[in-house]
Amino acid sequence: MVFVWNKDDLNDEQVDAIRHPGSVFLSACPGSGKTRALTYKIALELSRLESEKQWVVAITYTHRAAEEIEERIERLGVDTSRLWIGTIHSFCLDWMLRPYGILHDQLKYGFRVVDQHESERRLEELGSQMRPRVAPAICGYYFTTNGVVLAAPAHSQASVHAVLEAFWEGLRDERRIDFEMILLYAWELVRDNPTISILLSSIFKFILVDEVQDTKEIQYAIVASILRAGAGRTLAFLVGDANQSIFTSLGGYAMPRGDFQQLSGVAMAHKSLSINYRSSDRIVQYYSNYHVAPAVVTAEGAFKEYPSKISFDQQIAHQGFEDEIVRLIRYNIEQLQIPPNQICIVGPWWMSLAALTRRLMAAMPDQSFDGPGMAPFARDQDNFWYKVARLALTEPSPRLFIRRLRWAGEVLADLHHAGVMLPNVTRRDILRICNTIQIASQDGLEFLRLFFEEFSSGVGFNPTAYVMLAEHHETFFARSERQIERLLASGVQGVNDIAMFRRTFASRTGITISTIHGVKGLEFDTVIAFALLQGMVPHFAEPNPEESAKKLLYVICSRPRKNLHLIAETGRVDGRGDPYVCTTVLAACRHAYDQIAADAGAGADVEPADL
Ligand SMILES: Nc1ncnc2c1ncn2[C@@H]1O[C@H](COP(=O)(O)OP(=O)(O)OP(=O)(O)O)[C@@H](O)[C@H]1O
Repeated sequence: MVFVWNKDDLNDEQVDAIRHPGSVFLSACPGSGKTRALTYKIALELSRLESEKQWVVAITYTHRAAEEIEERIERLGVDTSRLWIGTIHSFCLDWMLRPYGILHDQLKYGFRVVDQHESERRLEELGSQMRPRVAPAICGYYFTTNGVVLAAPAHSQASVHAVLEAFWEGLRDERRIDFEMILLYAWELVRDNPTISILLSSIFKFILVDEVQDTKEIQYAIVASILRAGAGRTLAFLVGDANQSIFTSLGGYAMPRGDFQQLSGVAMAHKSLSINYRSSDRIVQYYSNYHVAPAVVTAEGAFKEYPSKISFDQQIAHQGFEDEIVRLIRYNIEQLQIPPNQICIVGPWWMSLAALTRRLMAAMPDQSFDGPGMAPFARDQDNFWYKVARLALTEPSPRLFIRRLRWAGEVLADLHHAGVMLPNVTRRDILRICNTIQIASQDGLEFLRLFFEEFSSGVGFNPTAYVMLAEHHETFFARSERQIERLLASGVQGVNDIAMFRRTFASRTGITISTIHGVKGLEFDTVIAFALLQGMVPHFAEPNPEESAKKLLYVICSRPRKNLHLIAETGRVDGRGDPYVCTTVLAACRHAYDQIAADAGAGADVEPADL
């Protein structure tokens, strides 16, 4: 039965985009319901599948987005058994490297994927042998269909290249691949074996790509290869916003529609979503200052008329600027009645955010904070035991059922890839086993250790007998112990407690602290952004600083529904001792900012920052 939605679920623009019978290139402004449009499109196409052999494939930027979209579709009452949804890396592994790896010289004897931490460890080791030392932070790279691109500044390209050559060789010798190699080998497989794309196009009815503005050239090429082979049999639905393309340093960019048509041989209708349901008109007007690609945005949501406060402070000194953040938080909670879990603090660098989180926790003991690095265990999305930990640390409940079932599926798939033969075990069996395990320990790591033992014996495998499982076990606990030590050293209370472990998976309860890249796709009532300084926003290594700064500001400023506070603190100095100044495009933006009275939310004392 073809999926039908309630009349009020979608607006005319959304209906027009998803009803279009062919391929669609959908440009969507922030808060315009692109996730909703994508979700309904997937539901519609799943309900239209005519054969058991056909699939709808949806590629998302994060695992989290995949989970959310799948859950929404299930809630719409549509069967998702013919839906494959996940990241491009998972897509390449599931549909190319695992089934066809035998056709590739580097993969044919088997391979294992190393996670980001393992890559960093190897790069650290190799870089420290160089003179001068090469830090892993400058060893970023990605492949294109024409070769490799290094993120390093020009003067260190040669030494970074030398480190990377040794890194790749080490991986090849051990038959391991990192995330970028997944994409490269997937591309090489489809380039050298046209039958792969032909086969995939015969079973994929639709390929949908979310956040297409962050797609890399090699990823476009992989998707286009399947579409081209299908010659119209496989249709595409690409959704994105060129103004929010903030992963350019990793190679992401919004390919123009015409170029993608040419690459894939598929005619794409251009559609757009211009109604913003999220923010007040004031907020929409403000962030429109930072367009880089033309876009029409109109506020039409519940908060359209909200009298937003938009402030900008470029006087406050870096020493003690946390006082100002505390004051703004209090002002929002006490005077504007904003719930704490609807406040987000955004800054450019992960490292400084972890320190800020700890300071704010000390300054506002009455509030809770969800900041980066606060989980007391290793959150390696690709670690097998992390996946089991998700099941161990969440309760069976109807609300979480679909999500936990998906996690159980991932655990089962990993067991299969590790070589554990479990022909009769289903996802539900995995859940049942997890749900019956009772561990009394209140110590988080001990709880997990015991849980993993019971889990292995419940499922019926010996984890030490499989290299991948044994390695993942070791890294999971080694990294978790380091993480706990770090948190304890910085004075965070209750780190070992199982409750702290469980909190990591509970829904958002406190004030969020995030990087700019981490808030992509999220929405809050109030956003407070700091360190809006040239060299940080945009990053000093950006080749196109003005455009990059605009896109970062566009993403930050389009997150709030109601209020926005921007801070460009003075007195921060860069590595050479030169002072940072306010981000140029922000300083140049003429706007009648609100003054937040000095006595509003009068702050508690906070020690000066050591950021
Ligand atoms: N047709 C609609 N009518 C009313 N509300 C809608 C409609 N479509 C979406 N929304 C609401 O608008 C808000 C933004 O939707 P969504 O998160 O899908 O936006 P988005 O386009 O993905 O945003 P961004 O690109 O900024 O991340 C959500 O709260 C969603 O429920």
